[in-house]
Amino acid sequence: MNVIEVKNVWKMYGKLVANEDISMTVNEGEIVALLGPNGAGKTTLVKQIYGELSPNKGEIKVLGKKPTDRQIKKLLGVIPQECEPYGDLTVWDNIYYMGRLKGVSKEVIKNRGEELLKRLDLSSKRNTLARDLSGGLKRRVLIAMALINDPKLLILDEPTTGLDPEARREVWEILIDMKREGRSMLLTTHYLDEAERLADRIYFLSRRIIVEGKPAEIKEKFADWYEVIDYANGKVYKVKGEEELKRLIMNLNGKFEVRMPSLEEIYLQVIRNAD
Ligand SMILES: Nc1ncnc2c1ncn2[C@@H]1O[C@H](COP(=O)(O)OP(=O)(O)OP(=O)(O)O)[C@@H](O)[C@H]1O
Repeated sequence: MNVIEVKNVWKMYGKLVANEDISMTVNEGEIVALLGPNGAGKTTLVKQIYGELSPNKGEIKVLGKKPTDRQIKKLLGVIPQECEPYGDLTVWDNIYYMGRLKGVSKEVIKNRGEELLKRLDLSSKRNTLARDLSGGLKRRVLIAMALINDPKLLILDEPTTGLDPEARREVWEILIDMKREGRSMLLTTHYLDEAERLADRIYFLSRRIIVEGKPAEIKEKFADWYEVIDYANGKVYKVKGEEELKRLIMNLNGKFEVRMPSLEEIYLQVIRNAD
């Protein structure tokens, strides 16, 4: 089943086309990443998916309903871009009030909130004001707030931007855990390693969808060149196709290394060609 279905969506700001004829899906239990340069339209698209904006044309279904359906809000966990917990509230109060806003009963919040504090390693910070937390801890509080209604679907707009490498990895581990529990996720990111680590499928977006697929499929489809580092003379060769590669290697004496393009290099190549 598709938990998100976007069909031929167009979104304009005046004359500027931010989303051009976008069709995409997130299947149950999947993590899908939207990757694109600044201004590619990622935030615009996710805002329409969680009902903060409406498309000019096209249709969006979330868990089978329109994103603006009041019931949907209660079933979603959303972390918008550059969002922070309320600085003047404690960690616990942030989680508690978000639960109340989503219509979760006090009893359930108490139990689930305690569980989330433990799980996200926030128990010792429960009475700390959110403004006194580090960036990584603030992000964990946002995750707890997004999970307080036990959502089937999480929408995360750049969940690790601004975090240090260790905090990023901690967030990844939490998200992988969420997936193991069967939750579906749509995330936007600038980080290729994040998409590769987390996503079952990726959409490259640059106003429109440029490429879609599993990370390994995308690599296989677009990785039509090799880099050969010849350690004997320090030269680096770039060759296209296996035949050319074989020919080059036959002529090398001594140690060499063959490297295929990374997802990042493929992304840059594909996005550049799309402009
Ligand atoms: N409220 C708005 N009014 C007018 N133009 C907007 C508005 N919001 C976004 N835009 C424009 O729409 C385009 C897409 O912006 P959007 O924020 O969706 O891109 P993005 O891929 O999320 O970018 P980033 O990676 O920098 O967050 C950009 O050209 C942006 O300037």
